[in-house]
Amino acid sequence: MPDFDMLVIGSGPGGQKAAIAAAKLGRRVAVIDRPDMVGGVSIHTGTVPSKTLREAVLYLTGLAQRDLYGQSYRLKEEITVADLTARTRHVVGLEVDVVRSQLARNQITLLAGTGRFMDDHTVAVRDASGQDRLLTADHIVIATGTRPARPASVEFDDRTVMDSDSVLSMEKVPRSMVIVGAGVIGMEYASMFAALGSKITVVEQRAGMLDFCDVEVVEALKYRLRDLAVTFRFGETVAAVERHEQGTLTVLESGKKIAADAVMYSAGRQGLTDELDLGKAGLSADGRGRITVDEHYRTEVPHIYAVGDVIGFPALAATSMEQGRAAAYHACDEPVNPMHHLQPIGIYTIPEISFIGRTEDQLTKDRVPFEVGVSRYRELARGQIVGDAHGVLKLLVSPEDRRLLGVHCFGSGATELIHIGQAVMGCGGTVDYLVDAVFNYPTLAESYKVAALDVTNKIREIDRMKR
Ligand SMILES: Cc1cc2nc3c(=O)[nH]c(=O)nc-3n(C[C@H](O)[C@H](O)[C@H](O)COP(=O)(O)OP(=O)(O)OC[C@H]3O[C@@H](n4cnc5c(N)ncnc54)[C@H](O)[C@@H]3O)c2cc1C
Ligand SMILES: NC(=O)c1ccc[n+]([C@@H]2O[C@H](COP(=O)([O-])OP(=O)(O)OC[C@H]3O[C@@H](n4cnc5c(N)ncnc54)[C@H](O)[C@@H]3O)[C@@H](O)[C@H]2O)c1
Repeated sequence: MPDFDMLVIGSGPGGQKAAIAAAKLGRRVAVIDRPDMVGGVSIHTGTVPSKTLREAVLYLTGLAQRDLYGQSYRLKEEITVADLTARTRHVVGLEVDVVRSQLARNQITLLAGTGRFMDDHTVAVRDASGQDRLLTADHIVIATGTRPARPASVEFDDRTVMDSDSVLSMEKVPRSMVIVGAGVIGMEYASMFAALGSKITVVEQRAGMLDFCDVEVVEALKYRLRDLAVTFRFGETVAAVERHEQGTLTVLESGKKIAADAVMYSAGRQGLTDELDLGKAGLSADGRGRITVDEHYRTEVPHIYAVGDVIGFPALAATSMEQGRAAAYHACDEPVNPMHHLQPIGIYTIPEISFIGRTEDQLTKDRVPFEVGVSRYRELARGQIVGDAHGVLKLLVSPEDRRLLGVHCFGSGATELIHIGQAVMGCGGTVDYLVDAVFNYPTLAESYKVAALDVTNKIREIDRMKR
């Protein structure tokens, strides 16, 4: 008899939910992780600390209140790293406790150490003293996540040349900073440091950024960030980063040089598979350390599953959790629906971005006709009350069957508001539901009704022409 029915390697969102799902079905489950990493990248260096830092930045800088109290409004004049990290440490500590307690009350064994395969049913767990313990299981779930990719040519000192892990333990808020890579991580940190008053330069090798988002929303974000003294260098690649006594010098392939107190790399991530001895289980990873799976999250070895960032796109805490649950149900022969095709995207820039469904560009490319309805926060009572004059909600609606094709939101509460659109779309509702519904007043949610009226007015005008 094997030691466990299921062994999970990695305690991030994917691993946690796989373990709990299997335990709820009465299976004997163990989760392996390093003692200082319980909760995964998500809790220690990714989602949770970065979103907590964002809240601390917004609160202490008073940025979100400046439309109401004036452009010089600040809660605290000199914001130190200690001010910022106090809140992060507090929240991370609480979240680790929640994970530990959830695992314990579901009778899941938490094993401290690093796991690696000995064969396709056996994992060796090496503890801090270097001792190995061999464990066997019917099913194994790999949920080992990723680490920041570090180009070999760049010397990281984690003080002036950092990645998104080491930026969390920086000694002081830099006066100036170069951010390499305008992906989601890069733009979230660019927003936070710009809000703190750092002079930011973003270097991105592609011609633009966040190209999966609505074009108008990305334009609006760029405008807002430029207003906070962010410089964008698109179509530029970093050739070298030099460390000097006075700071850093980033040299671009075009020959430009950028002097700054610090540099942060956010140029992609690498799957954490190199320590797993995958070959011993009959598995392999690609050049970026990712493992290939089928629609049930099964690897090439059918009783070994892989979930979360280690399988690549979309690499979100939100999707990783769902993949973990689905993998465990499949392994335990429990019926499970395939993941819903509608998945929200939330980007915690300042202001935040969120969307569901398709963009205008995608619909145009797919030759799907659509009409647009817009609501601006400055015309909502709640928008005025919270001091957000720039927020906007946009509905993309089919003039043929009046169903929602996409919802795009930019501004306060966007990542929460989007779920109203998700529910309507997921349940196959039409824009008429939003026209007829009564919303609490004054709320930002009312923007759905305003945008729905706007789009139906436009559709009516077109229909009238046809008569
Ligand atoms: C800065 C940043 C911000 C982010 N913000 C968001 C956000 O706002 N929203 C969102 O949805 N997603 C966000 N993400 C992505 C999110 O954090 C990841 O998608 C999520 O953490 C992936 O979960 P996972 O289950 O793959 O495991 P991870 O959270 O990556 O954790 C993997 C765990 O496996 C452990 N492990 C690795 N190898 C071994 C081994 N050999 N033995 C034992 N244990 C091992 C590691 O120690 C780690 O604890 C962000 C990521 C970053 C970096
Ligand atoms: N809110 C969220 O949901 C959230 C937040 C943060 C991170 N994440 C996830 O974390 C993952 C990693 O994010 P990321 O931003 O690090 O990676 P990414 O791959 O999305 O972006 C990296 C960017 O860096 C650019 N780049 C790479 N090398 C460069 C160079 N030498 N010079 C200039 N530009 C260069 C790339 O062109 C790319 O645009 C993503 O999957 C993301 O979805 C999600």
